[in-house]
Amino acid sequence: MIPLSVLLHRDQDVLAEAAAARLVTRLVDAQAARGSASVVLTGGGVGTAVLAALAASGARDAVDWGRVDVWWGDERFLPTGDPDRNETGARAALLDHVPVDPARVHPMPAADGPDGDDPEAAAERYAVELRAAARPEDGEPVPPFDVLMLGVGPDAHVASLFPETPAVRDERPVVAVRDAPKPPPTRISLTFPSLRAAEEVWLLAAGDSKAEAVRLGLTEPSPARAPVAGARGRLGTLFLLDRAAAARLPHGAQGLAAP
Ligand SMILES: O=C1O[C@H](COP(=O)(O)O)[C@@H](O)[C@H](O)[C@H]1O
Repeated sequence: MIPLSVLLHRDQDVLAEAAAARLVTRLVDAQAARGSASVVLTGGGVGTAVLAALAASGARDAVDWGRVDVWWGDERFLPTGDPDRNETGARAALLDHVPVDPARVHPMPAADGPDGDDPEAAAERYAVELRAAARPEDGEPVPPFDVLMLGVGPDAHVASLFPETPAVRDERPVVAVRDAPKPPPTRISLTFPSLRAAEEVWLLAAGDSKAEAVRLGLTEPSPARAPVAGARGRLGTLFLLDRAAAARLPHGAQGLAAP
């Protein structure tokens, strides 16, 4: 059975610092084992707070940032530099402050990119980029990401996979999302098969508005109804929560209470 763990933290700040420390360890271990590491970033409040905590931590220098491949789980399809793009937030919080190799940073295309205002073509372009980085021996269209982080929406969405939308049933690695219920309406997202190619999936949630989504993530049998329930890693899945987001944990969910 593939391990699933639920870890509780006092509040969002502690959660962000703990996740940042965990990410350093995971990246360093991957680099020691294989020479390089890969991480998939998320947008949203907690995901960006984790990156900011990492940038503020002295431990960040334990990572050889020039040997980290950086990907995104989803993107708001807006022009480059738009403050609502997940890429913009990640660069401001972390990537502008560590010596990443620009060639190993893989933002999803922007609405002013090579495909213009065509999210389907942009999604296909990202799929091609992922395939080029995949390992032929895996037979997967995406690389085996070491860590894939996902924020969790109050409606139980992850990445830009919103409940009962076509993207939750799409088997292509990357899709364009139109008419998203959360603005902006046009997005690009990895799909479930790509999320599940990751070795570890970390679901990040803080605040009482996320408590019901977290409960669904642990109990809902249909990922189409609650996409958070369909995001699972090949080697393990972590729910990294603050106390408020954990307020409706189902009976028996494992939790390690942090001070
Ligand atoms: O729109 C998005 O929302 C989710 C969750 O964001 P949060 O602010 O409620 O934590 C995020 O994970 C996703 O990447 C993003 O595009």
